[in-house]
Amino acid sequence: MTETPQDIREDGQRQAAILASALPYLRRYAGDTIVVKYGGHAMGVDHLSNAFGHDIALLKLVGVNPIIVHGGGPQISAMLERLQLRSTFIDGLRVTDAAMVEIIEMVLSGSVNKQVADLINRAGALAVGISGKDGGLIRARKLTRTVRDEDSLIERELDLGFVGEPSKIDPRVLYSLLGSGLIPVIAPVGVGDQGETFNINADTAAGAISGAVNASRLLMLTDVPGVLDENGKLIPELTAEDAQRRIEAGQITGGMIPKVETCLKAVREGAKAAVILDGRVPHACLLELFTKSGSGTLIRGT
Ligand SMILES: Nc1ncnc2c1ncn2[C@@H]1O[C@H](COP(=O)(O)OP(=O)(O)O)[C@@H](O)[C@H]1O
Ligand SMILES: CC(=O)N[C@@H](CCC(=O)OP(=O)(O)O)C(=O)O
Repeated sequence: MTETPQDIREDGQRQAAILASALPYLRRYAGDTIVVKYGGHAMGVDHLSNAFGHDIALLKLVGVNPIIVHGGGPQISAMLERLQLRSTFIDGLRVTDAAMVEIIEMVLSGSVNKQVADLINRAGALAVGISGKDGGLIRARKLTRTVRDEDSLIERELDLGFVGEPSKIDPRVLYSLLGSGLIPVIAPVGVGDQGETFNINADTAAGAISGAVNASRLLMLTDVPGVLDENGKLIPELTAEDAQRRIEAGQITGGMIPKVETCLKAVREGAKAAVILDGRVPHACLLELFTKSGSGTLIRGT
């Protein structure tokens, strides 16, 4: 069916009404810093990754300062498989030996980092890809994990190799890029006191960065609508006490535990709020920030 001039006029009026209704939200976030964690799973889906690039470019155009921290778990796994290296996970963290950390750095700060920057650049903004090593952004230390044997109750330490956690964030390089109108795109790799390279979980890196820059929002894009209750219903807002209770009750499990804990830590360390939201929904970032139907689970600072 061909469009009539009236169809075109009505369509234009609808679009203008949508733009006008976003005004209070645009005003609310103008000048704010928003950290977005963009996971490796979402990158493989073309229409979602293009929509993501457009959302970030649009945020920048309307005066928000987006900072992107990306993952790349599936991309790392694919490369390790091609090289016939097997990786194992403990509590969602990839046990990383010396040979692997070199490859992981190549994948994260090489191909994945440039792909994410390119998505945004193609949408008309200017993104610059860096890793946590650049400008001394992420100083890291070895992460340790202890497990308690169920029978003997004896605790033992697990060696995750070159898996790190941020010990210090120096955000100067971010301010410098933001000050020049650029969008930082960060690969979650950090440097240790002895110059070692550490593989850092991307959620953890995003949480630490959002705290250090006092982000007004940390948006954690994932593959579920947010934190779900025992009936699979979305929990719109979660407090620290509630989160703790649900973790202890085994209602929040697996990869959602470190995600929720990262959000709680981020708001303790300076982020104003964190949201866990569904990255499978096209334009998830715009929906969250600029519409009434803000989705996902909100975790507020006190
Ligand atoms: N209460 C919960 N609400 C939502 N997801 C949960 C919950 N408990 C466990 N999960 C699991 O956590 C997963 C998200 O964590 P993860 O797989 O690490 O995400 P990502 O790869 O996006 O970082 C969900 O796909 C789901 O399987
Ligand atoms: C220590 C650790 O597990 N690091 C992650 C880093 C990438 C990541 O976190 O990617 P996603 O966000 O796509 O899962 C890894 O090696 O897979």
